[in-house]
Formats: sequence, structure tokens, C-alpha cells
Amino acid sequence: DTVDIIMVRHGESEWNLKNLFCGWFDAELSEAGLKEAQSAGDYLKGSPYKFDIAYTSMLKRAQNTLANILEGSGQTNVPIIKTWRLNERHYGALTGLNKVETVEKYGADQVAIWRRSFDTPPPEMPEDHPYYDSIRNNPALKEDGPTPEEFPKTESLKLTIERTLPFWNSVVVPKLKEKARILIVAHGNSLRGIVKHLDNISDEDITNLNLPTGIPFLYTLDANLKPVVSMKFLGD
Ligand SMILES: CC(=O)Oc1ccccc1S(=O)(=O)Nc1cc2c(c(O)c1O)C(=O)c1ccccc1C2=O
Repeated sequence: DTVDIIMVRHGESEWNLKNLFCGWFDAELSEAGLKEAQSAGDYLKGSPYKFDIAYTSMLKRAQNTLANILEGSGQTNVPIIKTWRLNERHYGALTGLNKVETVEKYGADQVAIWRRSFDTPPPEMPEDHPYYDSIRNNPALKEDGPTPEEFPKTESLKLTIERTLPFWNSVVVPKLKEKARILIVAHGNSLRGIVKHLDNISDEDITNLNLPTGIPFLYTLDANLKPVVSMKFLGD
């Protein structure tokens, strides 16, 4: 008596395309990202996977990926729950920077440290940052968003995982125990938190795990929610 859960990292966004740190900025899906979402929907349509409930973040690149998957697989009546706890990691002052600007501003050594660190957050996003207002006052975060104390100014991967797992444990786990058929569409770093927890992956190894965009992956969990199938990518 096992239970399956399907997870997908949202399709490529406009900012991924330009290699900009995106984080909590509410970037749109790129044309390619939209196509990734549609092909994931096509795949799932032809698969045995049907869903009772879907969870996603407060960011439109994940929400639109989910909408296209449900539409593509003919399951538009599946209830959708949105939570900030599935949001992408907040990159603080790096939000909106590309590689050259990041290295120019902070130096290649600091970038190399951040790149491989698990618990070193980037500098906080200052209130005069070009994207501070659009992120802090994103209307999507008004209802059911983080409290003022919870609202991040920057996050390490460790901090991101620490705010994602309470959602997994208090919302998803009870549903899995009821054998609900669940789809989660989220972001690279919030999904890292979930798979790290499920497969007991080390801090170092999870920092090196880069999930591909738009490709559904399956976990099959036993009665104790221990994986009997881990991160099985589904696709043609
Ligand atoms: C592929 C690419 O150009 O990545 C970018 C994009 C913007 C800035 C720096 C780079 S990079 O080439 O140095 N690579 C690169 C750089 C970084 C990261 C990362 O995963 C990565 O691949 C991080 O996770 C990361 C996390 C937190 C702070 C800084 C970085 C960071 O600086």
C-alpha cells in the first residue's frame, strides 16, 4: 500500500532565459517555458496519473505551469492550493542581476562561495532596491502570504528549506496518508527542500542538485512515506 506523488519544476521563465536571479520577482514564463508546461500536460494526459488536488506557489510562473498541465491533461476541475512556502528562494540584493553584474558587484570569489554554500544568504534586498516594491507589495502575497516577520529579505537554501518543510509536514503529509493523488508544481529550491527531506540528501549534495524545468517526476512512498521510487522522471 504505497502512494504516488508527482512534482514538476515550473517551465523556463523570462528571467531564466536572461540568466537573471529571479527569486520572488513574479516573472512570466518564456515561450519555451510555456511549451514545456504544455508537453508535460500532454504526457500526463496519456498517463494513468489523475489528481485529487494540486499545490503551487504564489508566483505566476509556477501557477501558469500548473494551469497548462491541468488543462493539457484534461483535469481542469482539480482544486489548486497556493502557498508562499512553495515560492522560489529569495535571492535578496542579487534579484535582477545577471552573471556579469553579480561578479562586478561582489567579485568572483564571493560568487563562488555563495554558489556552493548551503547556509550563506546573499545580502538583504534594501528598500530602495528596484524590485523591492513589486516583491514586498505583490498583491498575490496579500492573502495567505507570509506575515511581516516571515517576509524574507534574502534566503539561504537552508532558510528556504526551513520554510517549505512545515507546509510539506502539515498539509501534504496528512493528504498522502489519506492516499490523495497529489501534484506539486513549484521551484528549483522549494522542490530541493522536499526531495532532500524525502531522500535524506546531504546539505552538500542538495546544493548540487539542479532539477530540470517542466519535466514531471514521480515519488512512490510506502506507508511510512519512505520512498520506494525516488525522483523518477516521466516523459516520452
Ligand atoms: C548559469 C549562470 O550564468 O548562472 C549565473 C547567473 C547569474 C549570476 C551568476 C551565475 S554563475 O555563472 O556564476 N552560476 C551560478 C551562480 C550562483 C548560483 C548558481 O546556482 C549558479 O549556477 C547560486 O545558486 C547562487 C545562490 C545564492 C547566491 C549566489 C549564487 C550564484 O552566484
